Amino acid sequence: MRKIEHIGIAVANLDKSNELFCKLLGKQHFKTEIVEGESVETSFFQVGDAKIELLQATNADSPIAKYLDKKPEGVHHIAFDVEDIHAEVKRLKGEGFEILNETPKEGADNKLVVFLHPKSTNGVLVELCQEKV
Ligand SMILES: CC[C@@H](C(=O)O)C(=O)SCCNC(=O)CCNC(=O)[C@H](O)C(C)(C)COP(=O)(O)OP(=O)(O)OC[C@H]1O[C@@H](n2cnc3c(N)ncnc32)[C@H](O)[C@@H]1OP(=O)(O)O
Ligand SMILES: [Co+2]
Repeated sequence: MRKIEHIGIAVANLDKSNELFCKLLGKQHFKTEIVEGESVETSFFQVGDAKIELLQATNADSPIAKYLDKKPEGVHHIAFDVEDIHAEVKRLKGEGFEILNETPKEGADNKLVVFLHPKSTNGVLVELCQEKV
């Protein structure tokens, strides 16, 4: 894993959280994007080499809606940038981590993504991201 690509934050109201993070970070978000496959609308802020990804559910089946049914708004996942997502999945599987989707799926911001179950990673939902070529 090469660096933290982004920190995902589950929010109830993207507009309000955009305003809040704009004030906090002293800059505007650089993009918003709906990812249909995950039923989320995202907003990205660049912070140095990494990003903050705000996530609002677009429907009740979204993982973000389910998360916010049980927990307050806050850090939802940490995403790591990887060079070869297939090799990394194989390595992590061999190390005993529980892979939630072995076939990478379409993420936001031109990425392929794979998730690891938080039960196997000290309670932290981990996302692997590979830039699409
Ligand atoms: C925008 C696209 C992409 C990107 O490009 O960046 C994204 O970031 S999409 C982000 C949203 N998508 C996902 O989160 C996909 C992966 N997540 C899942 O598959 C599920 O959410 C889950 C992690 C498997 C949990 O689903 P489920 O088992 O149905 O939920 P439960 O509520 O029953 O939880 C079981 C267990 O896990 C704990 N949990 C759930 N979510 C998290 C979390 N984000 N961080 C830490 N722990 C989490 C939950 O508390 C339960 O624990 P116990 O209560 O102790 O059993
Ligand atoms: Co993410």
